[in-house]
Amino acid sequence: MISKFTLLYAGSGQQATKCVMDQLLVRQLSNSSPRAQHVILEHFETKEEAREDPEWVNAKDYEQIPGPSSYRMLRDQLPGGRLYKTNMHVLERHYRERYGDIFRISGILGKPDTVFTFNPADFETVYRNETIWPVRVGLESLGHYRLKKRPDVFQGVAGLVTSQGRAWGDIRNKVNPVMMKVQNIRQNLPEVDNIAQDFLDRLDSKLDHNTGKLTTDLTEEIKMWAFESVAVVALNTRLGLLARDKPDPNVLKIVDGMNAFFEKAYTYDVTPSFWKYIETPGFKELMKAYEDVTDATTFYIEKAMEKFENEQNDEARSVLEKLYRINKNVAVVMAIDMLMAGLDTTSATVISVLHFLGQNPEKQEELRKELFKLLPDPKMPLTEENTKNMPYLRACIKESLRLKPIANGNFRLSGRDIVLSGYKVPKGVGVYMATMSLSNSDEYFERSAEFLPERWIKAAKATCPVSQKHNPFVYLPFGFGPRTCIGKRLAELEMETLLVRLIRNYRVTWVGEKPLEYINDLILRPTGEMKFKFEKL
Ligand code: HEM
Repeated sequence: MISKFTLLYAGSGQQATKCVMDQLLVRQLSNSSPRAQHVILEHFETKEEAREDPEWVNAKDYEQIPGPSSYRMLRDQLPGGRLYKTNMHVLERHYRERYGDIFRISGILGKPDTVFTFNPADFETVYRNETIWPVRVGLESLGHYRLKKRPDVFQGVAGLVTSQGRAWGDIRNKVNPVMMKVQNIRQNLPEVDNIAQDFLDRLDSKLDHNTGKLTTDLTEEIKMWAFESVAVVALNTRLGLLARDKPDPNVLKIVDGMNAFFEKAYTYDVTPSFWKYIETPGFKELMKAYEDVTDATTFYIEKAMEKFENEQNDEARSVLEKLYRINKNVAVVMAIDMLMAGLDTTSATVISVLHFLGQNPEKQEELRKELFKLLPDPKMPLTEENTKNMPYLRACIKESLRLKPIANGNFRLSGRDIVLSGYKVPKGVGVYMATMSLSNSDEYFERSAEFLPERWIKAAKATCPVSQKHNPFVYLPFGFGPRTCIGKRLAELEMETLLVRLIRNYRVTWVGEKPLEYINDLILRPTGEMKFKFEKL
């Protein structure tokens, strides 16, 4: 076993590291009786009685769930293996073809066993059995950075994404009333709309009007829009990024840091890794990416705090200000998380929607009809009233998130002993619910490869070419339950506003011979050349 593993690292030039890794691996594998290794119970405070009901008693044993051995999995995923540096979607597909719709990957190197399921009935079982503090293990490297490397900044608060158990519940309880209340978020519509209009002015100035092609990089431009928009809500500050000729160096630092983070965090938080035992150069680069993002975001946060401390408003306006009055440490970490989470998620989705509309001109015309009714004069402001009724726009965003969600699936530790696809799955085992494979399958969505926004519109029943019924657990782009995306309302507000302005004012065409390419690491996001043509109406 040692020699085979050693072979995987041959030529890596990291002999000392390799020996330590070999020893660790051997220790892990020789210790790995499934019962001893597979669960993580430290995040759960409650203990349930052992189940003795017929469903549990008659279920097949956990150990009977098929799947690769720890050794095979490592051999597949470490350098030289067939799944080395692939993404989660390829990995899922590979093992699904080999083992079927439920399989188990053994937990090693401090990770829990993970049961992969492609059965929506299982998704429902997992979510319905969450405790009040659902556990989505992930981004442990971020928690490590915040708690171990920078306690001076984070003061023991690791943030929503990476905290678990009571610590997560404490933050979420403080943040929910601020972020999940529709009114709190929608009150930002006038500013978010101003930003969308500024984006359009900028687009206009960067377009070659003869060819309709943008003279700058659309991805970068959209990221500036996303950052400006999220900052106005998170910090109540206009950063002026869209008025600059050259991007703000701090934002570039965040964008670069986020790119490095997506790439490296996939390696260190998703695939098997030794970082808990030894910090490799790659892991140090990940820590550096966190450091850059933290430095650059705290620069804005400190400025914003200074401003509202000087202004002493009677009523707190921004999310940061509202949270600051509740708890300063939570405010800081949440503002950083919003700036981090609000950049690539919304920009990836907006580009995907534009791509689908650019490939489907008749759908774009249908949307434009709706937008002309809403804004007969393109200069009219967007208001609470005129944005209430935009079913086709909302359906376009939903359909795009069905085809290209930002996450391949969702993850939980099972909150109780549960039965999945006929197998016992003990409390504390990781469960990965592979939603994207299902939302892109004809089994769950008729004509699944087509962009058909009508499938989401009740009123289109008579004319809709496909059934509008679907299993709600197959399509969950923002997750589910108490741990659902906290930025959903903000993301929707931003994306809808920009798309109203863009499609009301421009005809967008995808002129690439091939469809848009995607990179799939920690999230799924567009990459490569943005071959759009924008014609002003
Ligand atoms: C198109 C845009 C977005 C999509 C599709 C999306 C999707 C998701 C998903 C799938 C989750 C996991 C939910 C679960 O486990 O049930 C999540 C969590 C999260 N999202 Fe988003 N997101 C988006 C935008 C945003 C934005 C703009 C923000 C920040 C303002 C944000 C902040 C977060 C945070 C902090 C979490 C962790 C919540 C927790 O663990 O309590 N997201 N998001």
